[in-house]
Amino acid sequence: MKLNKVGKKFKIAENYFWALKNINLDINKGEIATFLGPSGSGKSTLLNIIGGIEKADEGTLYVGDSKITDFNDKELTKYRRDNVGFVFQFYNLIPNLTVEENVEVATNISKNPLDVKKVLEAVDMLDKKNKFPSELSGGEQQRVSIARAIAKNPELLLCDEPTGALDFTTSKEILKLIERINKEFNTTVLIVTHNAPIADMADKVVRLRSGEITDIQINKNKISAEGVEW
Ligand SMILES: Nc1ncnc2c1ncn2[C@@H]1O[C@H](COP(=O)(O)OP(=O)(O)OP(=O)(O)O)[C@@H](O)[C@H]1O
Repeated sequence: MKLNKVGKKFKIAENYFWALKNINLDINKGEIATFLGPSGSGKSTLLNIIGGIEKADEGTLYVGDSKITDFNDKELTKYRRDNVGFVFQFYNLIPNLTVEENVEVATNISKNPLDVKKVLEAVDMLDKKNKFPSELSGGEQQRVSIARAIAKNPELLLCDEPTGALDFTTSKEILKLIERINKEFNTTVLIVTHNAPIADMADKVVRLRSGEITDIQINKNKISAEGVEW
């Protein structure tokens, strides 16, 4: 993935405000990258542009050979559906569907899905496949949301504060799961987090401030999720 001079502005009253400015970034297939920075620095906006949820106002974004910044709405929808798995802080599961059905919703619309039961097994939720989200703990709900995201067999797994609502032990479980998916499927994983130690398990650490990248650190000696401590 390659971003070149990406910018994004929002209109506030009569003025424009640049939430992202001159973003230049390369992330290789199969890498884990984390995005750190204070609240409002543009982390989620950047993730949303990469995931095709929002459109850049300047610059180019390539994912593989596809120039995402040239896509129209229909092409963006297809890109999101086929290429991107999203994991959010608050899970966003559909409350009146079971665990299994929540994952099936994703596989039904994707072109190259994985087997739902295998994915539920991978996140250790197969025995709870008939439960509803309200019957699950936060960590379990997050495992289902990760199952839903990876069941599409996406090229990119985008995680916005995936452990933001979880305690330390459960967070670690989720990080280990994300790491395993990254290794097993060679999925490129981008993680937005306030939790700086998570950066230790990443290949690249991108720091943002006021909409600009201030630093890109390459971790030659990244540690496993098991070793992440806070
Ligand atoms: N739809 C929008 N309309 C107007 N301004 C927006 C919109 N989305 C984001 N912004 C603004 O853009 C800036 C970057 O927001 P963003 O959510 O990307 O930051 P962040 O680093 O993810 O913050 P946080 O850590 O609090 O989630 C903020 O000043 C925010 O208020």
